[in-house]
Amino acid sequence: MKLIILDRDGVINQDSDAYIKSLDEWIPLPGSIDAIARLSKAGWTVAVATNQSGIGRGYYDEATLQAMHDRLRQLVAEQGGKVDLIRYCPHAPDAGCDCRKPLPGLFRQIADDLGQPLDGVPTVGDSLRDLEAGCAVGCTPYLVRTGKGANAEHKTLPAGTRVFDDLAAVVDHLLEA
Ligand SMILES: O=P(O)(O)OC[C@@H](O)[C@H]1O[C@@H](OP(=O)(O)O)[C@@H](O)[C@@H](O)[C@@H]1O
Ligand SMILES: [Mg+2]
Ligand SMILES: [Zn+2]
Repeated sequence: MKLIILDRDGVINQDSDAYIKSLDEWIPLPGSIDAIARLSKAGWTVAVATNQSGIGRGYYDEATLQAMHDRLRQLVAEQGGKVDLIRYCPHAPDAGCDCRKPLPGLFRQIADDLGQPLDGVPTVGDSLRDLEAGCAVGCTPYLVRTGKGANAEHKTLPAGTRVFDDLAAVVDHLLEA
């Protein structure tokens, strides 16, 4: 199975330090929807692993989050692709859960859901914690410069991290191989 695991905010859609609190604030980044559709049409299984502490903090609710994910799925479907799986951590940092990145709980959920080990599976994030979570379960890390990625690029990244301008550039790379 060709599988990829994507971070959401700052990779698929614009991010904000004030959180993405409504459907109106959920704005796809240029080229991201097309990139997901291109992967999907090339036979890749596309999963999303996202921290959504704004729920635990009371900034928005699960129904609002679902509306954002319905919009994502709709836009990708309009391009002939599919988002196969979305797993999110709704917890606030002090909840002590095992699914808030950089912990790998979301990735383990995806592996269990798909019955697929994650060794070598590419994961794309804009924050160090995204990459740390994926690397903890054997993923191959890709950092994008969108969202918080331009800042993260100057941190100490997991060994082997490849850096690209955006998701579209990562997908160009993966599909040329
Ligand atoms: O990048 P992903 O994982 O898809 O989602 C990140 C968001 O849930 C939010 O995560 C928050 O981090 P804290 O949860 O407050 O540490 C902040 O970084 C916000 O700016 C950001 O919108
Ligand atoms: Mg992010
Ligand atoms: Zn959690």
